[in-house]
Amino acid sequence: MTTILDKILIEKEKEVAVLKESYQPSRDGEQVKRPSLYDVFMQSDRMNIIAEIKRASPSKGIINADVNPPEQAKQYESYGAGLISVLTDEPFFKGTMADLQAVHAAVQVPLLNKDFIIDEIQIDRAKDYGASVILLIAAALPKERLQALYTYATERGLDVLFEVHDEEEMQVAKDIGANIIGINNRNLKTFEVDLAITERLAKLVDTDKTLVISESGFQTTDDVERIKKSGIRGILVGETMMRSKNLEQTFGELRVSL
Ligand SMILES: O=C(O)c1ccccc1NCC(=O)[C@H](O)[C@H](O)COP(=O)(O)O
Repeated sequence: MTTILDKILIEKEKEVAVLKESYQPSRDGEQVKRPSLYDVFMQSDRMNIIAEIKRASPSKGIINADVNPPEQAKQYESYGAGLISVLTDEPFFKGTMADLQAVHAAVQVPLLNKDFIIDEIQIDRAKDYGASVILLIAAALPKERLQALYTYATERGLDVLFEVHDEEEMQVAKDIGANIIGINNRNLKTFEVDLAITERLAKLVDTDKTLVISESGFQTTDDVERIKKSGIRGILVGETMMRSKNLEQTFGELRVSL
């Protein structure tokens, strides 16, 4: 069966081929010193929120077509987001790299370039456009490529959010030495979201040493209180942020004490 991830990855291969012809990564080599995401999130006494800019998704279609990314990001920053995730995939999520650039110009908070990274050139571009964190999805690539991209990113001063969906992928994350692991509660084949995935997989990690983030499906304080018991120190929230009519209240409900 062809999954949505398979379809996305086919598009990414085309995108990377074009990028290699047209994009010249910046060679200034300047490394911006930022506080380490790991240190900040591990030391916080409140649930760390990764607030996402997400116009649309394969599972929900259009979520918020009218969003103004820099304005949305300013609100996220003012209500205490620890990291802002900018979805830059165009065909499936209606994001753009220009969104990331505009958000970078608008806020000081660290930025995650949320995309489907399969090649070093996307890492160079993420850095050039202002990201300090990139996403690697275990299900997207063989272990050797994941290791190579992980090393490439960390050597360039970027943090890596290493995303897993099951036990086998969690083992890959550990073998690679990922210190920030995202457990995605969304099944990419059925789109079903189940917080029990975080509860199951978090048991396989020493959460005192590894920063574990739970991704997808957060709506209420009860959701956060539930997964906090698994040693989770951060949550990635897209749709709930994008549909919120009162972001101050939404942040207040999700930023529970740890
Ligand atoms: O959101 C989707 O439909 C989706 C489909 C296929 C691959 C990835 C997908 N989402 C990416 C994400 O990981 C979420 O945007 C993120 O975790 C936030 O989820 P939510 O709070 O449920 O919007």
